[in-house]
Order: sequence, then C-alpha cells, then structure tokens
Amino acid sequence: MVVVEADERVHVRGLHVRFGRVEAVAGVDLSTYAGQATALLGRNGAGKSTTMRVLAGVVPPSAGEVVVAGHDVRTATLAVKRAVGYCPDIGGLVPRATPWEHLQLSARLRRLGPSWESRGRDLLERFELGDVAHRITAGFSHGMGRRLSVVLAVLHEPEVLLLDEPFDGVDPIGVEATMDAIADARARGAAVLVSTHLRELAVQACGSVSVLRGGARVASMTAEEMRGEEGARAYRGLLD
Ligand SMILES: Nc1ncnc2c1ncn2[C@@H]1O[C@H](COP(=O)(O)OP(=O)(O)OP(=O)(O)O)[C@@H](O)[C@H]1O
Repeated sequence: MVVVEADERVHVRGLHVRFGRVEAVAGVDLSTYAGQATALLGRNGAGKSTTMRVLAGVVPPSAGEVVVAGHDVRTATLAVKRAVGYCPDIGGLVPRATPWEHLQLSARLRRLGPSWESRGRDLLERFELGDVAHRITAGFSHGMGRRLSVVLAVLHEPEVLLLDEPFDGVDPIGVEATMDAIADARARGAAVLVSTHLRELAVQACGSVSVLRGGARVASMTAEEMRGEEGARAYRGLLD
C-alpha cells in the first residue's frame, strides 16, 4: 500500500521506465507538495521528459510508485489526466486550429463552466497571443507555440501543473507571463513541476531542484543552493 502525505501532490518512489532495451528512467524519487514548485534539471537524455510524461498519465511506469493529486497513475490514469495541466516538451497543438479553438476544445473536454471564456481571454492577453487568437497555429513560431501550450496547461487551474521546457525559445514577455502563471498556481495551492535546461530560470520559478542523470536522481537541493556562480559550479559538478 502506497503511503502519501496529506499535502503531497506528487509522490514518486523508485520510478523506472523502459522502452524495450532502453531504460529511460532508472530509479527516480520525487515529492512535491501543495503550493510548492520543483525544477527538474539534467542533460539531454537524463529522463526529465519521460518522468513528466509518466506524471501526466501519458506513459505508464514500468516499476515504482507514482501518485499524482492522490491518484495512482496505474489504476486511476483518467483521474490523473483530469487533475494535471500538462505542457509537453513538443507537439500537442493542432496545426489547423486557432488558439481560441484549442481553448474551446479543452474547456469542452474538461466540462469547464462559462467563466473559462474570460479566463481564457485574459490568459491569451497575458501571453501576448490575443492578436493571434483566431489565427491557425500552423504558422506559429516555436516560442508562440510554447506560450500557447502553457496557456492550455493552466486554463483549468489544475491541482498539479507540469511544464516541460516552458521557457524554450520564449521571449522575455513570455518568460514573465510563465513565471506569473507558476506563481498564481502556487498561490492557489497547486504543486508545480518545471523541466528545463535553464538553471537560472528554474531557480527563479521554483523553491527546490532535483537533478537527474542517466535516468536517476543524483541530487535534490534548494533553489538557493543552485543560484549564481556557485550554483552553476555545483550543477556542472553533478553533470559529469
Ligand atoms: N519512446 C521512446 N523510445 C525509446 N527511447 C526513448 C523513448 N523516449 C525516451 N527515450 C530515451 O530515454 C532517455 C531519456 O529521454 P528523455 O526524453 O526523458 O530525456 P530528457 O532529460 O527529457 O532529455 P532532453 O533534455 O533532451 O529533452 C533517452 O535516452 C531517450 O533516447
């Protein structure tokens, strides 16, 4: 029987994910609590996105305990999908649909009440997507797509917010809007996980950091310990 603390929104113990002979995740432990944000850092191929996919209920764990917002990802995958807001590292947008149509679809699937429209409009403005709300996303730049993916992840005010590379190729206005969205989520008691390569932004957005290497967690520390030049040296030391 899995024991999860009362305010623990993300509980991962001994997570393994195998794709055939590839072991993408090889023993990750994580806990994130209500109102807290954790950054996942690590080199390419460290297992960050795979861990996020498991937490989103998109990829099943091969072994280990994974409980998200009180739901076991193995047995209550749909409840996990309802509880999370997930910005995947790539994809997720329909090229022939506009941002507004993406929001409409999400609102319908999640059966949101009518107030989603004003929240959706406000989010699009905050992420500077108001002017392109009715333009198909096929012609969007990479950064515009990233910003829309974050909007879609936060629209329904999820209990657990999972942002995979939300800052990748995003301009300063988009970074600021994403930081605000993370702060808003924490303020209303959500738990947030941010996977990124950008250490300085990670420590700005999150209170704690977990570093993955070769599919396993090699360190967990406070954001403070990862700040500045000393933090850069500490991080570099964990990557080799
Ligand atoms: N569907 C898959 N099939 C086979 N191997 C996979 C699959 N998904 C991921 N992997 C492998 O698992 C490992 C971890 O990949 P993952 O994408 O989780 O790393 P990451 O830390 O997110 O990397 P990046 O920073 O480059 O996004 C890599 O070796 C990758 O090639």
